[in-house]
Amino acid sequence: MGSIDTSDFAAGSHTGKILFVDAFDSFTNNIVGLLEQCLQAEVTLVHINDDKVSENLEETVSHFDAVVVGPGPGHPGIPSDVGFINKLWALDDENILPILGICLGFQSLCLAHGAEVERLPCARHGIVSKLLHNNVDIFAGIGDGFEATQYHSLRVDLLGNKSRDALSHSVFWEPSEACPSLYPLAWDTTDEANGPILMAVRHTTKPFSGVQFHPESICTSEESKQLISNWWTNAQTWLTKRGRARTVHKKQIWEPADILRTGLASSSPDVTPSGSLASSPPTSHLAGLLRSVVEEDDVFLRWEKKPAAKITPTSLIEVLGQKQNEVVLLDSQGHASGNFSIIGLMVPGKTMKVTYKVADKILRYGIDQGQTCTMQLNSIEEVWPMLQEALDLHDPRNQGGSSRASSTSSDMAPAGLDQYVAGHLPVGSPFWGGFMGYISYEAGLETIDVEPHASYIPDINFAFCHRTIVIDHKTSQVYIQSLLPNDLAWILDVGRTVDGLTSRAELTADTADSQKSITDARECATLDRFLSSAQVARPQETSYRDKVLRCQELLASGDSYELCLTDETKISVPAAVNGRMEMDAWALYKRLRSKNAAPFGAFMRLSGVSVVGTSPERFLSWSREGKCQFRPIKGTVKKSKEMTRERAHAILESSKERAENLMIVDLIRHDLSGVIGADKTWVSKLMAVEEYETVYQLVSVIEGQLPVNGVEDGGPRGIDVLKASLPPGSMTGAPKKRSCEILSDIEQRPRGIYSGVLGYMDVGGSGDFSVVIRTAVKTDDQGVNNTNAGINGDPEVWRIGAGGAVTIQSTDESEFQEMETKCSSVLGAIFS
Ligand SMILES: C=C(O[C@@H]1C=C(C(=O)O)C=C[C@H]1O)C(=O)O
Ligand SMILES: NC(=O)CC[C@H](N)C(=O)O
Repeated sequence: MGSIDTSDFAAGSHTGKILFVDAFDSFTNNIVGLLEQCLQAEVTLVHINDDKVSENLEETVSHFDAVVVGPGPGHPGIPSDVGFINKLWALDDENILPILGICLGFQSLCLAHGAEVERLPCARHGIVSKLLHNNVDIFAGIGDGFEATQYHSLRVDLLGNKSRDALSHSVFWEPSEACPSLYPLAWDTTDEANGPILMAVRHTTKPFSGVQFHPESICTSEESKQLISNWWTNAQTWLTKRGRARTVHKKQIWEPADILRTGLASSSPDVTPSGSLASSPPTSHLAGLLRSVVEEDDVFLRWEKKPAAKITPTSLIEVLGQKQNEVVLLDSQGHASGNFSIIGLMVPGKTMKVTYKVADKILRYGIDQGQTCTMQLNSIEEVWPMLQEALDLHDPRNQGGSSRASSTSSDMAPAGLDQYVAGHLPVGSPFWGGFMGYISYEAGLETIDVEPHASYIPDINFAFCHRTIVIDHKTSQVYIQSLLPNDLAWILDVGRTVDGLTSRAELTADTADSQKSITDARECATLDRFLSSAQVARPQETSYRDKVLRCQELLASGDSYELCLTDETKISVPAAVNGRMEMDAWALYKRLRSKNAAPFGAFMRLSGVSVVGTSPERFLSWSREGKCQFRPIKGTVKKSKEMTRERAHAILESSKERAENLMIVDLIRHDLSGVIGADKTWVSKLMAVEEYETVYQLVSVIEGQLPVNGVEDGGPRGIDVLKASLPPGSMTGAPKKRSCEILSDIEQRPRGIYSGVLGYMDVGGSGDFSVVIRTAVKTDDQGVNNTNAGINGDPEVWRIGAGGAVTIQSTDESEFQEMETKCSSVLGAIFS
């Protein structure tokens, strides 16, 4: 048995230990952060289905001072939705301890003490309202203006009379006959349709309290910190009075299934921190093979910076003769808010391509045309450390081997141009080389343990690009960069090409330009010939609207707070027109970017997949200094003559649109703070209206700071944030896991690259990924009925996913229109 912890609360020397019971919610880490910040408590997280904890509940809680039972999807009366929570309310006198229930936890507390839990006439998801409270207990000292965010479909009825009309519920402050042990502490009386809704209770004799609202939400008043402190003070008073102290075991007999901060826990990969990599052998074959391409002890970045007014990344790819090759282009498409465009080029015999498929868990990698290595993995979790290690091994700042001068001797710069030599790195360039490509939606599903629909595409598809070109549109500079030895000739060559393009852009009546427009016109005509006989299969209105209603039924039952429903449009293009075997993906891309410019445009042709995209949405970026940024978009209004900017603002500032956005902001705060901690996570922009080519959108910005010495300390890195945040919250809804399960059931198809993320991970430690939306995708292997498209006379198929967040306030008609608007932003541009 354990010994007794003799530390004294009153003396203030005690670090409280709190057990957090998570019902698979997507706001959990925000609550944990709030507890840690307000109480300086140590919080341990367990899931509701943890058998070990459930079977040893008394023993488990004896190690803690208090328990917090969190929110979650479902109904407190359904055993699988609450797991062992019910057992907590039944703890006997000897084992009882203070417990705070939040939302589902609150409902469960009330249900266990005689209340009814029923559906609200109108569910409240992401709704912020002023509460009525009588200033006592956990509300002591809290002002009248206290506002709280609600995410619930169900409500507690303390009168216990199901036949009572919802509108006749009344506000009262004494226990009811049906629930004599529950004191009501707060109500929401702002909603006419629902009538008064109970918002908080305290048990009359046991140390149990609960709140229906979410104290941790970004839109709940700051005073919720006071509420948490009040609860803790009450808990401490109770513990002291009882003389209860937690048991201290040398070794606990149970292990929590999931330690808090999964990112931190799992970010101790087998990878040596980059600081010492230069001298230690690679741990993965992938990283070792890739590193062997650079036949030097140290990796150097050779680079040149040139003025490059007016050149576009597409014209650069064309003059470099790369438009029909495998290539990755991250293109800010001249959009006002796009700063950089990045080109990643393939080098025969040097470029490594890496793919992973969720269906078979096989990792494939190889150097260009060379032999492909295959590796059977147990899970996608094994991929990330290999990628990170490969990046670290190419960090040009890690100089552990021979001296710089000797290793560059074969590649010395012309006199006066010392930027070719490694010592000076181009800090203004966000990408020095590394992995470029995408991670599919299904890959994201694997990370959260949701069964995906079988898909035929590579779910991870990256190339390690040694040769890269970065255009800084704000300063009109271009960086030409290579991580390969002896590559100066290539840099100089591209430099001359850039000079040529720049001067050509300045001479309007240049013959080469008119030659170019003739080529463009020809390309366009061929594209139109393909497209004129293409067949477009769009989602059927009745079936889509029916799916919206199915989503809303699950929102009303409490299984989700928001569901991002999507569907797919297929364009089947006949094989072979005028002797051409395939529609020209490059020409298609150029048309799309010119008609629907967006800051996260992308063209990618890699490992049998073609992507042409105009995404407006950043998923996640992280800088070399460790600053992370998410930019979720939620809330969309179509532009039209009638839709003035003022009207669009008014719509986007409505409670429906704000609720949609708020849920995703809270969800992303949870994703990010789960890795780096809530104290390092903040919201820098909350619901701003941004204007795009065909739509207005509501955008928020969530930021955070990775530990500065993360690499040395084995702390979390950008890739840890990335993998912990998949699939993107703006494409799932909340809570993420249950919502993805529901969507998979309703959508009945893999989403593929759509709803995934696309971008780069840099050898210097930065990264930037967009959400793959407003994008058309084609794969060479299109599934059983569609292999070798375009070759055996089968049509080639381009897919465009589109959808939108369904909330309880949505209408099926307007959701269908929203999906159509988004799809048309791509389709309309292609067929223009
Ligand atoms: C689902 C799509 O977009 C997502 C949904 C949005 C919304 O519901 O308003 C906005 C941007 C994206 O996060 C899409 O473009 O297909
Ligand atoms: N946020 C929550 O915990 C929600 C609880 C419950 N599923 C409801 O919808 O009412």
